[in-house]
Amino acid sequence: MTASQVATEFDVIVIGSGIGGLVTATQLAAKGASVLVLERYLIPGGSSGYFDRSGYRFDVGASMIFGFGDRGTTNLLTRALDAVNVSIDTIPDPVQIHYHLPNGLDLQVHRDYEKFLNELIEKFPHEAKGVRQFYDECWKVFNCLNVMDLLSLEEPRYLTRVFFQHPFACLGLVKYLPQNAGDIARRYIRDRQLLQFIDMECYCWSVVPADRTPMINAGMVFSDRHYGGINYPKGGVGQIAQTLAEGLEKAGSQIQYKARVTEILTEHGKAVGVKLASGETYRAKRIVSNATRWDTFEKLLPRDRLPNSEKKWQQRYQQSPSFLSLHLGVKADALPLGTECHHILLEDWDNMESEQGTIFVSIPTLLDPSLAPQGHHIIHTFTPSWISEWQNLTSSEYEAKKEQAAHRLIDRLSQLFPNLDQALDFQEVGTPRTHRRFLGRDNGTYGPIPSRKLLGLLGMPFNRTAVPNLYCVGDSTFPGQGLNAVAFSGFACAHRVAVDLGLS
Ligand SMILES: NC(=O)c1ccc[n+]([C@@H]2O[C@H](COP(=O)([O-])OP(=O)(O)OC[C@H]3O[C@@H](n4cnc5c(N)ncnc54)[C@H](O)[C@@H]3O)[C@@H](O)[C@H]2O)c1
Ligand SMILES: CC(C)=CCC/C(C)=C/C=C/C(C)=C/C=C/C(C)=C/C=C/C=C(C)/C=C/C=C(C)/C=C/C=C(\C)CCC=C(C)C
Repeated sequence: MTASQVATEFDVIVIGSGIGGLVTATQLAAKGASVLVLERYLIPGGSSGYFDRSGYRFDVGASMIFGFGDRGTTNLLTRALDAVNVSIDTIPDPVQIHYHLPNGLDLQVHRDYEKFLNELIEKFPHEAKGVRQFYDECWKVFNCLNVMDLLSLEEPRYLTRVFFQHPFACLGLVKYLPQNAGDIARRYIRDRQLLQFIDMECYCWSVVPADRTPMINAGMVFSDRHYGGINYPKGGVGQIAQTLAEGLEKAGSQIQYKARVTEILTEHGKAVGVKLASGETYRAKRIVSNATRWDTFEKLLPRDRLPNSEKKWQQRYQQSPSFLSLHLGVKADALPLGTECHHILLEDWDNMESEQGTIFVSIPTLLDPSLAPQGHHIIHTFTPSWISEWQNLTSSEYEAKKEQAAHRLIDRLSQLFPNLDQALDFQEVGTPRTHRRFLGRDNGTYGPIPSRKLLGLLGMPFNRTAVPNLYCVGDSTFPGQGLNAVAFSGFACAHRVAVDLGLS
């Protein structure tokens, strides 16, 4: 769709087509709103996009997908697709993560809960009771969430309805909202190495240790992996956004690519439209930003008018590091027999949170071989890295630094894949600068993390903002990072906007 074919007044404009933006847009389109999604890049998806190189289809970021189950209410990706009458085939992953941790701590998180607990208890027999108590308490959170409709907590009539339908589940959630997983773990567990393992169980998706990871989010992650399971979309993660975008158009709304919003237009302090890099402007009754809160309030609105609520949020939350990503195409014999899809590798506990400390590995071709040429696999490996490491370099220094970093990663990975360096067929390195450039995320950040220990999720803002008619969606809104989490933020945002527009 070209700009000239687009009507210029909409019910809702969504800036950005990450999963948060697309879920908001499709939910609103399904309720009859006219929605325009504006995406700066060539395809939808943001962090859950893809790129093709030399016969390989690489996922940009997200690869371990929660929320694709077929029962309960927490399967928000399945539900988002359903709402616009589209669906995706998925491939179940029998193991969520194979951990390779210091002091030879090697274990797998099986899809089967008891199998996982037994493997963990075998390593820490003296903590058998505590292990079970901690993970069982995570199920309590999940079971509360998984019975109720998940919509906007900023909508009093919904809260009243859900409270009368599920009073005990609501009270359970109210109890857990201000808590962090580390406090609950320490209530049951004493062993230092086991607590370090639980820190890693949190760090590998929340990018902070357990005492700064909200218990609600830990409950979702540590239970859904055994309930709905981890399921990989056939054809790659990019299929989720592509299919949602198709559903959006089928429902009568529109998405425009290469459409970078440079300004949110306001009149009398209210958001009324957007201006694109091309100079075009569009108006709408409501504007939703899927850009991060830092980008929304410091780049798309005048930085010197940062609302007080955003200043406070910026004190409570800071930017997490970005990632250094190494996308490899390898000959199939690089992988020992029985290799699992996702791995975490760390050699020294002191380095868990360090620059390029923990290594994440994803090999999606073990689940969907169609993503690589026959006889080959994809190894996508990434490790946290700050943008400051990659600035103020000449282009030859930058290229050399990327080459060295790739070499170091391959060297460390040879602990898992001894023949890796002889099996390489393709290699591409992405740095925090790459993430900033292609995803439009300030400093390439993975998302917000608490700048100090906070009360669980209580400090995380919902979708409405201090600017009337402007909403935020995505990982800098409640409940934070994760595709299923941003899908929730999309459901909640669309619900609040629909009520404000008189649509539901
Ligand atoms: N499961 C995993 O393995 C994994 C890995 C990495 C990331 N993730 C998750 O992916 C989630 C990201 O989802 P999200 O929806 O919050 O955001 P996103 O960053 O994925 O999407 C934002 C979109 O907005 C677009 N955009 C930004 N500024 C724009 C502008 N000015 N004009 C037009 N378009 C603009 C970007 O191009 C992008 O497509 C994160 O929560 C993260 O946790 C998951
Ligand atoms: C009424 C009354 C009284 C009350 C009320 C209360 C209530 C109702 C409440 C409610 C609440 C809610 C709804 C909540 C919700 C929540 C949610 C949904 C959450 C979610 C979450 C999710 C998550 C967090 C997820 C995540 C994930 C992730 C991040 C992932 C990642 C991954 C990666 C990075 C990868 C890794 C690895 C390798 C490769 C190895």
